[in-house]
Amino acid sequence: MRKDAWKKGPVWALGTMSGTSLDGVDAAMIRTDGHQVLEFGPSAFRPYSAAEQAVLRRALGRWPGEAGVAEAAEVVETAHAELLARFEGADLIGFHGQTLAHEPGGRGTHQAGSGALLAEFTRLPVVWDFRSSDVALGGQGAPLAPYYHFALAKQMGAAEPLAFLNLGGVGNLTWIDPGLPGPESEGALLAFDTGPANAPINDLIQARLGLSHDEGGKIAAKGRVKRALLEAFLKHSYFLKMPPKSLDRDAFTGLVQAVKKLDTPAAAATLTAAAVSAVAKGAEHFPRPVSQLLVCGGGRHNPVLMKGLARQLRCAVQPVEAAGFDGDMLEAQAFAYLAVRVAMGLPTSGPSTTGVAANVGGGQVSRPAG
Ligand SMILES: Nc1ncnc2c1ncn2[C@@H]1O[C@H](COP(=O)(O)OP(=O)(O)OP(=O)(O)O)[C@@H](O)[C@H]1O
Ligand SMILES: CC(=O)N[C@H]1[C@@H]2OC[C@@H](O2)[C@@H](O)[C@@H]1O[C@H](C)C(=O)O
Repeated sequence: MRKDAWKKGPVWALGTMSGTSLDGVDAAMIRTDGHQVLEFGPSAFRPYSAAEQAVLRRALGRWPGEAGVAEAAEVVETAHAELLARFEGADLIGFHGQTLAHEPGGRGTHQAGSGALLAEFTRLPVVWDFRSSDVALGGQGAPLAPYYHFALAKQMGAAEPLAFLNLGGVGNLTWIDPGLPGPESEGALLAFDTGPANAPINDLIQARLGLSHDEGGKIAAKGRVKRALLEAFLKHSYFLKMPPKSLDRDAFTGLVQAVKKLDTPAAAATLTAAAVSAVAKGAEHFPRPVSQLLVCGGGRHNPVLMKGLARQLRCAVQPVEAAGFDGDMLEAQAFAYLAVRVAMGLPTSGPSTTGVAANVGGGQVSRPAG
């Protein structure tokens, strides 16, 4: 970065996200002063090959130093290096890495990939390891996109409460009161993970059919939801916890085991209905009703998920494109935004988004040597 560039004005930040669905890496640029988003820049996606995805899958649930983790980190670093090389004009990078394990009340949170290495490769400052300090201070370390959601709500000129939903491998909701001055204001935000979203659907479709996902929800649309399994799923203790709360990718093993008895359409339909019902359960925690739910993440391309949400929630359910945003790149943009906030010493999470004791600016900054 031009030294202290952000102090003289807005900078171009390049953010990346390698999400829990394991489909690949998103990267997107935004121009921001750490408060407002002034411009949206270019974006790109770099899929993981089947072999790379298998390396990542094998390392899920593992911690630094354990078998397969170094190989997974190398896959993550190589994919990011390839993708980042396609961009120019960035002042700094926000690198999320790949979450392999997440246990905030226990062993912590683990994102594979070294920001220090990517700083050398790109010759740019890299902000990374966004979640550890939040967890060390008693927070969930997730979700972290809510401060960015707040900035987007402000940009929309929203006056009434609204919510953002990300349907990635895992789902997460952010409730926002845009009438308040900043994301740190008391009562401005409430955020939490809703439950499993695409991850168990992808895992099922991959195991049964060797495909990456249920394109357009076509398989789920052919199946009947197994009500008894759905009801058992909704009795999970996670739904009784008060937010903020977060999840590991594979937290709902009971449901995944239970659908194994079903044929593929019924299993897909039941997992899809579970993702929808988990969001509806989550919405019960909203401090006040919302007029609209804006959906980002790959799940918004699945009409079975979207129609299910529209049926169960008492508000307009639309993809974030309805508000002029890019739902495939919103999380990558969020890590660009958060990187600038870290560089400026501003908080990236707080008691209402991760349950951390006080506002905290997560993330470390690695600068290229020399
Ligand atoms: N056309 C489509 N039809 C059905 N599902 C889709 C479609 N496009 C994307 N998806 C689903 O969305 C997933 C990708 O979503 P996304 O990239 O938002 O997840 P992620 O960022 O990896 O996860 P997370 O947000 O949990 O970290 C795919 O793996 C697939 O399950
Ligand atoms: C530990 C971790 O990586 N969590 C992810 C995951 O994917 C969705 C959901 O669970 C969310 O909590 C988070 O990612 C988004 C980008 C976030 O931090 O806001």
